[in-house]
Amino acid sequence: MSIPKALTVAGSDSGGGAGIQADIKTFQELGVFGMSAITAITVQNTLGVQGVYPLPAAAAAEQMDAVGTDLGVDAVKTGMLFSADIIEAVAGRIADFGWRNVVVDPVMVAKGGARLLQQDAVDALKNKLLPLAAVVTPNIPEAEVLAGMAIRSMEERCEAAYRIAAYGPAMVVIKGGHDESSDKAVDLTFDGESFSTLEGSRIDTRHTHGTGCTFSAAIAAELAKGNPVNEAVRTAREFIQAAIENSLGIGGGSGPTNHWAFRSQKEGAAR
Ligand SMILES: Nc1ncnc2c1ncn2[C@@H]1O[C@H](COP(=O)(O)OP(=O)(O)OP(=O)(O)O)[C@@H](O)[C@H]1O
Ligand SMILES: Cc1ncc(CO)c(N)n1
Repeated sequence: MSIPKALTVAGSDSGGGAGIQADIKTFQELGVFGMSAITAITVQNTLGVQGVYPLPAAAAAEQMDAVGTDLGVDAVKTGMLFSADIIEAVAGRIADFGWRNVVVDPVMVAKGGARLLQQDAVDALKNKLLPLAAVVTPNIPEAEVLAGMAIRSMEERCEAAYRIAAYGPAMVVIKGGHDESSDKAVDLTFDGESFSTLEGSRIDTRHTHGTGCTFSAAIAAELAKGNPVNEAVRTAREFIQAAIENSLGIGGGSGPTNHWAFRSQKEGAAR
């Protein structure tokens, strides 16, 4: 039996709800062997980010080499990359290994406002990493930065997706978690030809820490299993909906989602 394997290239969240920790949990829940290349250590809990300790770019590149030359990588996702140097090293390795199932979550700012990407790294993200992406998953503020425009409506979201697609990713997903104007959470997808939406009911909760990390990790896990990109995004949407609906209510602030809820629901339905 061939074992699907996914690699996350991202930052560590000591609180366990976002970053590397969310990614590995998500891979495991979806039946995929998880591996990591850590780019930065964050000091973080549900109350916010108290510290950021980036690693040298070589550390990310060498971890990717170690994993890529030995275990093999069926899909890779990137999260917090912090600097232009790290982005260039990571993009270089993805290109050298020829990895195709690449999910780029263009993490810029944590929900509490702490910067997880230096301002001068945005050009490297757009020009070095996006051309290698099968899927890029900005939230609305990240899409505004990548597209260089304000997003106040679904029409503007479509225009932003069109502009982001011009950097080369095969699919753009602009997530709707930040658009509180509707009782639905609506994610927009654009594959270079057509637009589509994925919807879930909007859950009234503050426990949404790491939703973006979890969503993109679920896409990568599904791609690692060989599923087509449309299906991968649909499953990821169901995974994050279950995780938010059944959030754990731990910590004093914006708590983590429930990474095992999707599997529990499936197992319950099968019984
Ligand atoms: N309150 C909510 N109810 C239902 N779905 C939500 C809610 N908030 C976010 N989502 C979904 O979660 C996924 C992540 O979206 P979001 O816009 O929150 O990402 P993000 O801001 O990058 O997250 P983070 O920065 O915490 O990692 C999307 O599929 C979105 O629709
Ligand atoms: C390490 C890390 N990556 C990404 C995010 C965005 O949710 C976060 N809060 N922390």
